[in-house]
Amino acid sequence: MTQDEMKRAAAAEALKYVEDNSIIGVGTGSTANHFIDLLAESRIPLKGTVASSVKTAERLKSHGIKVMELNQTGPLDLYVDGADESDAQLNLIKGGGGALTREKIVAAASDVFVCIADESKLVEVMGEFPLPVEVIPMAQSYVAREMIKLGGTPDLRHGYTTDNGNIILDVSGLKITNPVELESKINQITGVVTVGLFAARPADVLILGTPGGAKVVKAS
Ligand SMILES: O=C(CO)[C@H](O)[C@H](O)COP(=O)(O)O
Repeated sequence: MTQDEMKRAAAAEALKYVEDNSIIGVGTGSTANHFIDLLAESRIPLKGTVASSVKTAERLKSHGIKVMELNQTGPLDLYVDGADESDAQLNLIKGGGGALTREKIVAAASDVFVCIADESKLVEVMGEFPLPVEVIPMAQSYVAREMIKLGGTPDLRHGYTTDNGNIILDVSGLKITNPVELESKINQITGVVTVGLFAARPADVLILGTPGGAKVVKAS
């Protein structure tokens, strides 16, 4: 099975969590795209969806799936999204696709967060994948210096602007042994909009695509 087939297998398994007439949040990235396509094929009746990015909203609409504003919906029943890394407690690094801020908002507003990924995303200690941090543009240099103080090496994501008009610093070299503490520390840096660590609100369920099919992982 290719990595892409494993992503699709995880996305297919996530359909089991979608209830008729619910409102669901939908994430961003290649695994979330598989989920959108399979959701459309499934014809599960929905009240609507909330998208975590402009790209996702466009893909949902291209399938004729209703997209709503989060301010119109109240709490969401379910959020389905991919990740760049997960540890065994289902803390995540997200934001490889740049949508971390809206992803974190939609995850926070959802009753259940199902993360879908291929098996390579499950790691012992997070940090091999550079940690995305969305930053207000004028704070770029200041936040970069603060990241160096935390032991990281920040790199500007060149030529990229988020859906919110901000920049992203990808911070490599961090060994994330205490994700809750690091998330809180980075959140407190002035100029940081969002850090792509999802530890205060980790996933509830992780579905991993493996060569043998989809495997459901609960936090250990
Ligand atoms: O956080 C994300 C986007 O901001 C994605 O979920 C993450 O980058 C994983 O992407 P993919 O499913 O393409 O591997």
